[in-house]
Amino acid sequence: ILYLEVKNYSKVKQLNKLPGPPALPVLGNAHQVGKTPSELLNKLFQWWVESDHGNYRVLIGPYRNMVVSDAKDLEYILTSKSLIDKSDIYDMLHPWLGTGLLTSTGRKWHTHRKIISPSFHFKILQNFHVDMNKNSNKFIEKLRKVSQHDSIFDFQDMTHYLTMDVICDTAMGVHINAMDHHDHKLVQAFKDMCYNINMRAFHPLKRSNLLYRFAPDYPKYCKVLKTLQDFINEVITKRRETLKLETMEGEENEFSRKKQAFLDTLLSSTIDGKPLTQEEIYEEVSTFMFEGHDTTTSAVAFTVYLLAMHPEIQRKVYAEQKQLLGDNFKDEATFQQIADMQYLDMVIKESLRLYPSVPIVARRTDKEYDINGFVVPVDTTINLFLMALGYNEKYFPDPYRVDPERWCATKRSQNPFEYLPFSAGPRNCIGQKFALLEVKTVVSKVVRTFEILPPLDELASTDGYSRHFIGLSQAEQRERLPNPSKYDPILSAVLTLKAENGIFLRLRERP
Ligand code: HEM
Repeated sequence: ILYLEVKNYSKVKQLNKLPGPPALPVLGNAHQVGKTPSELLNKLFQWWVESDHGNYRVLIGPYRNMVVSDAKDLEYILTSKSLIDKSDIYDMLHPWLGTGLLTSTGRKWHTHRKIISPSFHFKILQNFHVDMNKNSNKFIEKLRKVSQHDSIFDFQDMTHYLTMDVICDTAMGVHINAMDHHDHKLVQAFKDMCYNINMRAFHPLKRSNLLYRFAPDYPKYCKVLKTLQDFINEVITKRRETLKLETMEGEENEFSRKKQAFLDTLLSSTIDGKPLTQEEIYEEVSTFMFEGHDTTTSAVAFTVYLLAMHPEIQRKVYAEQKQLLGDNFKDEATFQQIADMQYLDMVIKESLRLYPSVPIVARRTDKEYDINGFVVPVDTTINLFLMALGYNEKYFPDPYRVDPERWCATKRSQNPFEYLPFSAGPRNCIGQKFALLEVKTVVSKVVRTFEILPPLDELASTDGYSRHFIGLSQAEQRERLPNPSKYDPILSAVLTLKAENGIFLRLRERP
């Protein structure tokens, strides 16, 4: 025991060479991280400010953490071929997602990444685009209803049902119709599971799968987990049977599709000549269901929020739509037209700079690493603070100014590791093209149909600045935003960035 204590002491001593908040014995900084995901995010930014916008260390009980926000160090970590193990925080996802692409490592991750990559070939994306368009049209109908009489409503909540429908259609080839049935058991189970994981992530006891068994909410969690597992397993089994029937008899039923869903790619894939097992397919489908809807909800909702707050930017997005679609303004935009929406691209980039759907990702050191001269001990969690990049004056001058033009190709020649909403290197986001296609398809349709307004007229920006001054000291935040509104989205984050209190807007139908 003494040996272990001494070993641990030397690792902590090494990490303590970094700046970081003063830590208590045993607890470390666990008592300072806050009780909600928004408090946690604020704390991470506060420590970042106190560390002079550089890397720092945090000790959470026995867990040693390094928080990295320096672009050079991020480049080292993300391009490393060996530093690819996910941190223990992802273990919480194991009962639900098993070891799918997001959570696996080593040979399994390698082989699966290879067989899954072709699922995002542009021909397949074109097929997925049909589902995206269909669901966007329905979304517009839903928005028409809730926005009547200038009503203020939670756009983020509405978006969640849309992205769930898109991911079920494309990943499994099954339409659950979440937009009509908010109380569908799968919809509720999804929401409950995402909430559960966010809340557990920074609870020192509930974070461990073993100790969580003794928590009062464990039975409810098991029920939710079973709902998700049963549903997805049933879809896989039925789809497998249908595929067999189709090949034998050319028959079709409700589970058969002319279009290829992600699940179909998996069913027809082999590794070393053998098909994937039911469990492997379950893990990958579940991973896509999770990664593919919570992230896009955040991206769509924050982009539309930016347009509501910045009418001048919205006007330019609208003008581009008019110019590209001309006489077919009310129709669905084609795959090519979506690709041509360059100003909208810049707006989405700016939105992901300020509101990245995945604000932080984490790795675990399997051995000692020398990262640009700083030695990181084995078994340390490295938190890659992607969101901090967007607020760093060194990388983005005047960072609180919302300015899509900063993404203009002629103005910009930047180190790619200064902007990482989709991460980078071998473990970057495999769904990036899918995500951007979906966000553009939805936002384009919303902006063509409605004028997007803030919940109260006076909240619209007149000076081009954001209302989020996260990354400044508390005093500076109060000075920059002396009159906060109850409608200002409270940013919260563990796995994905959300507005804890919703994103409230109004929509007015365009003539
Ligand atoms: C705006 C939307 C999205 C953003 C900002 C985003 C961002 C990210 C980031 C930062 C990672 C790295 C995570 C890590 O290292 O822990 C990641 C990984 C991943 N993403 Fe996305 N994502 C988005 C949408 C999607 C979609 C739509 C899908 C699937 C359809 C998807 C599937 C995945 C998968 C499977 C991984 C794990 C890849 C691996 O480890 O090999 N993502 N994403």
